[in-house]
Amino acid sequence: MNIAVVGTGYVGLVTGTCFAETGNEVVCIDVDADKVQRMQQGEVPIYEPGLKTLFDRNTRQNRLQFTTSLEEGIKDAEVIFLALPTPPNGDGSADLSYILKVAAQLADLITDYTVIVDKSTVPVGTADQVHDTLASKISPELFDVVSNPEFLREGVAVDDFLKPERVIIGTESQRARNIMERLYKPFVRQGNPIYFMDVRSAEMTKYAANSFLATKITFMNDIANLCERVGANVDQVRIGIGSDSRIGKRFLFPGVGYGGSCFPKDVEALVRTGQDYDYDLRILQSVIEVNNRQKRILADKLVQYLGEDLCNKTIGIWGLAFKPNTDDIREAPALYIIQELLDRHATIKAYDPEAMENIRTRFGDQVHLVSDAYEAVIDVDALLIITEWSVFRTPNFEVMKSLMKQPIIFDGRNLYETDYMAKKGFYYESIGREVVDGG
Ligand SMILES: NC(=O)C1=CN([C@@H]2O[C@H](COP(=O)(O)OP(=O)(O)OC[C@H]3O[C@@H](n4cnc5c(N)ncnc54)[C@H](O)[C@@H]3O)[C@@H](O)[C@H]2O)C=CC1
Ligand SMILES: O=C(O)[C@H]1O[C@H](OP(=O)(O)OP(=O)(O)OC[C@H]2O[C@@H](n3ccc(=O)[nH]c3=O)[C@H](O)[C@@H]2O)[C@H](O)[C@@H](O)[C@@H]1O
Repeated sequence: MNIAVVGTGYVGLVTGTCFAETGNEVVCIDVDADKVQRMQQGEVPIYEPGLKTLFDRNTRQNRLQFTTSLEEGIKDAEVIFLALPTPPNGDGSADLSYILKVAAQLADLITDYTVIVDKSTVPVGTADQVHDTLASKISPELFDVVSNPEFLREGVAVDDFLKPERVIIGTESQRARNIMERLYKPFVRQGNPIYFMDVRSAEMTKYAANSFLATKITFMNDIANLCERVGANVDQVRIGIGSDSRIGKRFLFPGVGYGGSCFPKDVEALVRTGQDYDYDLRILQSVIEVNNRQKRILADKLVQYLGEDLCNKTIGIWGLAFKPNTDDIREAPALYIIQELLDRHATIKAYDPEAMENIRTRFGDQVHLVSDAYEAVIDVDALLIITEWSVFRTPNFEVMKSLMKQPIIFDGRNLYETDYMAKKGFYYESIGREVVDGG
C-alpha cells in the first residue's frame, strides 16, 4: 500500500519505518529541511533502539523515502498519517494548529479517495474538526478521517509498534476500516486485538490510558513519600500490591515524577477537556500537583542535607533523559533539578549515555557534561541519580568512593539495596525507603 506520514518525530519516523518493514511504500514528510536531508543521507535523527537497522533496510530497498514537499509526498498515498506535534497551549489545552494547518493544505491536494489518520494524540472532537476542514473544500466522498492513537513508548518504540498489545481504530466508515485492518494485520499476528470503535471513543481511549498510567505512578510516589515517614519500604509495598493481578506489577516504580513529552501534556489536556465540558477531573488535578512536587524531590532532599546555599558545592548527576534508552529530555525531571541547583549556585557535573547533546542545547556551559559516569563523580559533594540507565546499576562503589569528595548519594530510582550501600560506607537516600549512613 502507498502510505504518507506527515511529521517524522518519534512517532512518525517509527510508524513510517515499521509500515515500510511490512512491505508498504512509505513517504515521510517533514517541514524540517535539515532533518529531511539527514534522513535522505541515511542518518536516523533520533536515538531509538532497533530503528537504525529497519531504517537502513527499508531505505536501501526504496520503500522508505523522505521529502519536505507535502504535495510530492502524498501524491500516491491511499493513507496519510498525521504524526504532528500537539504541544500544550498556555492554558494546558492541546495546540491543534499543526494538525489543522496540514488538514487545510491536504484539502487543496487530495484528488482521489484517501484515508486521513490522526496518529497524534488529539482531544475528543479533533477528527471532526479535521473532517470539517477538509469538507469545506472537497467532497466528503473523497476522504475519511480515522483516529488511530499510538501507544508506543520511547526507548522501546520499535518493539511496541511491531508487537502492539492492541491497536485502536476509531472510524464509522467500513471502507476506511477495511484499509486500516489490512495495514495493521501483520502487526497483530500474535493474536493481539484490533479494537474498532467510534472516533470519539478512540480519541478518549488515548487520554484515558496515559492519564491512568500517570495516576498509577503518582499514587506510588505519594505512597513512597508516606513510606519514608512511617518507616516502611516502598519496594516491599510495591511487590506486595503488584502481585494482585487487579493492580498489576507494571508502572508501580516510584521515582522523581513522570516526565516526557506526553504524560505531562496529556494529563493537562484531559483536565482542560473536562473544564470545557463543565466537569472537574479532580483526581487528575491532584496528579499534576503531586507530580510537580515529586520532580523536585531529589533537589529538596539534597538541600535539606547539604544546606540551602550550594555555591561552594559540586554536584554530580547520573541520567538526564526523562527515562532510559532515549535521548529525549522533554519535561525530564532532570531539567527541574538542574535549574534548582543552578539557582542555588551549585557547580554541576553530569553524564547521560544519550541525552547530553540535548542538555547542552538547553543549558549551554552552565552544566559540565562529562564523558563517563565515573568522571561525573570526581570531587563531587554528592551524586544525584535521576535516570535508571542500566550502566548505573552495578558501578564499582570502591572507585566511586575514592573519586567523590564525600560518599553521598541521592538516588531517585532506588537502584541499590540500602543495607548494601551502608556497608559500602555511603550516606544514601532513595525514594520511599530508610535513609542509611555508612560513613
Ligand atoms: N513521543 C511519543 O512517545 C509519543 C507521542 N505521541 C503523540 O504523537 C504526536 C507526535 O509526537 P512526537 O513524534 O513525539 O513529536 P516530535 O516533535 O518528535 O515530531 C514531530 C515532527 O513533526 C514535524 N512537523 C511539524 N510541523 C510539520 C508540518 N506542517 N509538516 C510536516 N512535518 C511537520 C516536526 O518537524 C517534527 O519532526 C504528538 O501528538 C504526541 O503526543 C503518541 C504516542 C507516543
Ligand atoms: O503517549 C505517549 O507518548 C506515550 O507515553 C508513555 O510513554 P513514554 O512517555 O515514552 O514513557 P513511559 O515509559 O511511559 O514513562 C513515562 C514517565 O513515567 C516514569 N515512570 C514510568 C513507570 C514507572 O513505574 N515509574 C515512573 O516513574 C518514567 O520515568 C517517565 O518519566 C506511555 O507509556 C506510552 O504508552 C504512550 O504512547
